[in-house]
Amino acid sequence: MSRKYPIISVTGSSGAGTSTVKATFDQIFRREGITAVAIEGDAFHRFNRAEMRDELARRYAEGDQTFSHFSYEANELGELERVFRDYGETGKGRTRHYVHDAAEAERHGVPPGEFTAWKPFADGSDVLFYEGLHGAVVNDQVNLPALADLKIGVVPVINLEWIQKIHRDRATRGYSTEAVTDVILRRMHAYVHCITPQFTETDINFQRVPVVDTSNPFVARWIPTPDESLVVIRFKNPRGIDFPYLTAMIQGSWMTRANSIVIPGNKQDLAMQLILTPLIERLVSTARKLRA
Ligand SMILES: Nc1ncnc2c1ncn2[C@@H]1O[C@H](COP(=O)(O)OP(=O)(O)OP(=O)(O)O)[C@@H](O)[C@H]1O
Ligand SMILES: O=C(CO)[C@H](O)[C@H](O)COP(=O)(O)O
Repeated sequence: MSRKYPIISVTGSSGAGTSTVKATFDQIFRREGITAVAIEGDAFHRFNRAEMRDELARRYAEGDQTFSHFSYEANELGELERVFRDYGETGKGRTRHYVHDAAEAERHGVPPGEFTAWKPFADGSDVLFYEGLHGAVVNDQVNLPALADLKIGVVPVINLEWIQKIHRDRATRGYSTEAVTDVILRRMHAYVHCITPQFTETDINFQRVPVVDTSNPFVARWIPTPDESLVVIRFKNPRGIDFPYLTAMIQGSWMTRANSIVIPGNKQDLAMQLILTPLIERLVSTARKLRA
């Protein structure tokens, strides 16, 4: 937790939509004149693609069928914690990119499945923005939520998450449905043990729920659209959240619990802007005063 150099952490499983949500944050940062440095969770994978394949084979041969990119040990979470801590104390830090596909390879000049070199953050930022798989991990080695000032969970219900992952990995990463299905199965153990516990640590969760039939996500021909879904928004601590204002501004929304509202799927961007802008604005203006 840092007041001088705040950190925003957006956590979601693979395909949950954290990259999509980043666009909403970028819009808020631009409109509010906030300079952010961004890190992607995949930059903190421990292995490149070839090394990961070897590590998986090695562990399989030893009878470990639970290892995957979701596992703590497949990621440099100690390094991520160090970056969070350094940034919180000094406004400095470093990151790199894990290159997934040909388009990213072209942009970064590194082949798919490899990392770029580490690079320091640009000086003079207001906020560090993390988006990835492990932004709210608490285990016996790291405590990331303790270092982040605003923690967001992006968690579609699981059928929808799978549909989003299958479609994205097929469309932009060149995988077959069968290959993605294998990955989903292989990651299930760590999904339960490493991914889901984070969503009790997050301050606000956005859970997209389709209102069309997704009973067999492996044959869905398209991703349910925003008009075909609702979003449940849950606040860990609802104190200070102006629910009457939110339900008045977001047409078609209603409260389902004392700390939860439901909105039409096509209002997610608006809801995020209404909810997050004052929180971000407060973090940044306090930080700027402390740094002055
Ligand atoms: N609210 C939404 N409505 C419709 N489609 C969405 C929504 N959010 C995400 N998607 C779609 O789901 C797919 C996965 O989204 P995205 O790439 O943002 O996931 P991610 O969490 O960043 O995944 P990864 O961490 O594996 O990169 C994309 O095809 C995206 O367009
Ligand atoms: O999105 C992911 C995790 O967030 C990817 O599955 C992970 O980064 C491995 O990528 P690849 O299968 O392209 O080597």
